[in-house]
Amino acid sequence: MSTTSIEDDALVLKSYIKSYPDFPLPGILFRDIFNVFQNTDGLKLLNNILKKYATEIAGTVDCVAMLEARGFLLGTLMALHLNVPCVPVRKKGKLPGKVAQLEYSLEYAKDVLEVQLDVLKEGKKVLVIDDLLATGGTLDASIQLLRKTGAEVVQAVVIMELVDLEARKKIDIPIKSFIQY
Ligand SMILES: O=P(O)(O)OC[C@H]1O[C@H](OP(=O)(O)OP(=O)(O)O)[C@H](O)[C@@H]1O
Ligand SMILES: Nc1ncnc2[nH]cnc12
Repeated sequence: MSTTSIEDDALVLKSYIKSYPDFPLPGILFRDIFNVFQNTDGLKLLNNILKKYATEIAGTVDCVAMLEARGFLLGTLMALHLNVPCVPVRKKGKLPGKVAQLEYSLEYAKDVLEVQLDVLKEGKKVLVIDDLLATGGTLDASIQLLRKTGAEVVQAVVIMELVDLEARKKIDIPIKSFIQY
């Protein structure tokens, strides 16, 4: 593993994030993490950041919960580095077996999130991970869902945070972000 700091690595990682004005709607500046995955150097850098962070928090987490869809890519890497299992949080109707459900409000509609109950049990310490924190609505709903299983959600990790949207005001657990806009 390289000896550079996570902060220095994150500065370089930022240069791999491509930004698209007016996508998917006018006025939205879309921050696309997939460009990182399209460059092997970018992917290695991202993986190294997660590996270094996993070393910092080793022993504090029993399970990684990864948010659909881009969070799946990050959750798998993080779980491998932490040597713990990972579980997906998905929109309703996509996960078989016993699930916990939570209905949550979007700007104009309602939706339902689900998580399978096999791994998540009373007292499990869960880290929740996604690519980006915007309004915090997705993260907030996911935390409430995970708590319904009895798990303790100990922290959230996102690669990018849109700071002006002030999501931290509505989230009651520590959030680690590597890149801020
Ligand atoms: O903080 P919020 O305002 O809730 O926004 C953040 C969420 O938005 C994006 O997902 P998106 O809804 O585009 O879904 P996808 O990952 O399935 O494409 C992103 O990956 C986060 O999950
Ligand atoms: N600006 C943005 N870029 C990428 N994903 C997002 N999800 C919500 N806002 C986003």
